[in-house]
Amino acid sequence: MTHYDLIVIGTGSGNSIVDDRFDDLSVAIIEQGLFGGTCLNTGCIPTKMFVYAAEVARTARDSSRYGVDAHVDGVRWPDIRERVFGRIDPIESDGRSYRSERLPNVTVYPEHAEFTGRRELTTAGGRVLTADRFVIAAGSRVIVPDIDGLDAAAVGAPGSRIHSSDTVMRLAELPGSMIVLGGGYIAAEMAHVFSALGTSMTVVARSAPLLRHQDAAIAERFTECARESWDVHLNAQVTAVRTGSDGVEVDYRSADGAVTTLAADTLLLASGRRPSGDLLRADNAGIDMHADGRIAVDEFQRVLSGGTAQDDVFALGDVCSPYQLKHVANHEARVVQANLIDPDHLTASDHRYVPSAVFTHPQIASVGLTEQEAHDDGRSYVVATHDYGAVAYGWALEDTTGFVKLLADRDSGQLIGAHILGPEASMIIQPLIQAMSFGLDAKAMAHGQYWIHPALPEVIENALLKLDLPG
Ligand SMILES: Cc1cc2nc3c(=O)[nH]c(=O)nc-3n(C[C@H](O)[C@H](O)[C@H](O)COP(=O)(O)OP(=O)(O)OC[C@H]3O[C@@H](n4cnc5c(N)ncnc54)[C@H](O)[C@@H]3O)c2cc1C
Ligand SMILES: NC(=O)c1ccc[n+]([C@@H]2O[C@H](COP(=O)([O-])OP(=O)(O)OC[C@H]3O[C@@H](n4cnc5c(N)ncnc54)[C@H](O)[C@@H]3O)[C@@H](O)[C@H]2O)c1
Repeated sequence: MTHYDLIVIGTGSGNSIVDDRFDDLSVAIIEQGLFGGTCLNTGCIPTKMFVYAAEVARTARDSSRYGVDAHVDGVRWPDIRERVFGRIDPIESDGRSYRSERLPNVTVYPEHAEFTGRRELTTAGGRVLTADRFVIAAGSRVIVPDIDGLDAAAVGAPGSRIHSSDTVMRLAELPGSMIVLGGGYIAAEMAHVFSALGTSMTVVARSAPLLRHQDAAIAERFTECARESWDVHLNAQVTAVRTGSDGVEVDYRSADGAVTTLAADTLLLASGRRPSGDLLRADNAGIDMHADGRIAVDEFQRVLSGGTAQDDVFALGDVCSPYQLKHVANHEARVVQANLIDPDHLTASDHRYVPSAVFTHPQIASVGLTEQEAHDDGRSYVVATHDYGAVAYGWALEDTTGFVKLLADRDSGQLIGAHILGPEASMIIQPLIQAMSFGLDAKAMAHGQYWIHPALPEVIENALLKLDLPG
């Protein structure tokens, strides 16, 4: 048995905890997979590097409406792939060697670990580790849905026709055709990437519309746009998957009971991610779990045991958070770090205004309540929308689908929700996040500053001005 002052499980956001302020502590870092976790290796960063290449191809294909007749001569998938992983893979290996070789107080265990007692871990190699304090940053993993013919072991295996986001970006060749199963973030982003690069795209989703957790107006507009580029099948219950040497077949049942069969070269599973506290056997440590598999924590990121916060075990990121987002995991990691350093003055996580963006086409960004949520909460609110096509920069873009939708509290004038579909949505939403976070009301935001003319944020200025607020 080896004892440490601190054990960190997981090197995604968990990797940022230990800095020189921990030099006096003996630390173990345990990582069963790639160093740097999901965001760096299989998530945010590679996907967005692929999205950028997709945008370039799409812009070239769409250029004639600006009077520029460009065309895509070819897409060099291996070069696109190497651009991405040629940058990422060295960061993974440098991070691993820095932690493993250059920090005398840190020991890296490159293996799976499980709790085998309240404050005891056992690694896959049989080493028993104990510690004064633990940080659980074990993330989440791909859900393989329970479908007839779908073998979880075959997903992402060499030569397999069936992939998840863990492996699809490393395919040897660009598939000629692809079926994406799911209607959420990963489905929307990956369908955009592959279709823009030339793959014939079919999307099969269990519900309707696509991105149904967005504000309904955004989800419906996005679904209309998606139908123009992809073969979209909604309210489709996938019942069977078959693979052969030349491709994959998917059967789905519609609401009326009719069964349809789709065929493609490749199937991408994008039906959600499950927190990994179960495989860590958090139950053996007496840690409370939510019904959806998340580890239960308080506002200071301390895990709960029998409903009581534990001072010596913290959790952060996908393993416990209601938001599977990297900026949230990073925020929670900073909170955990502060609470490890100064346990007498605990810092709380701030989950008031968590924004998100879907890097699909058109791009989507949102923060705060959807109109359905505001309605269901019984809020008294005003709502306004403004089209990209109604501001000068929208004319420059020839945009016909983009819009901004804002919700504000009728009495206080504070913004309570912001939803954007259109080019650069993830960038132009930032002043709205700032206004909400710092309590700037909608009228003051609209009138109390210059808005650069004729820049795209004028679409936000106009939506703010349309909010029917008193005063
Ligand atoms: C395709 C994709 C695209 C995404 N794009 C975005 C985006 O654009 N923006 C955004 O905000 N978020 C995005 N996300 C979500 C984001 O990647 C995650 O929310 C974030 O990476 C979670 O960080 P984490 O530190 O909680 O977990 P992770 O980064 O997953 O780290 C957990 C680590 O723990 C290790 N581990 C788990 N269990 C054990 C164990 N028992 N023993 C040892 N090691 C263990 C794992 O191997 C892993 O490396 C994306 C996710 C995916 C899949
Ligand atoms: N840009 C970003 O911030 C970004 C990008 C990618 C992923 N992520 C994060 O990663 C998480 C996982 O992404 P995701 O797209 O896998 O999950 P998701 O929760 O966004 O979407 C899952 C989709 O799969 C469908 N589904 C679930 N089970 C199904 C089944 N058996 N058959 C058919 N459809 C089924 C759901 O209805 C839903 O449409 C996201 O929730 C998000 O938090 C974020």
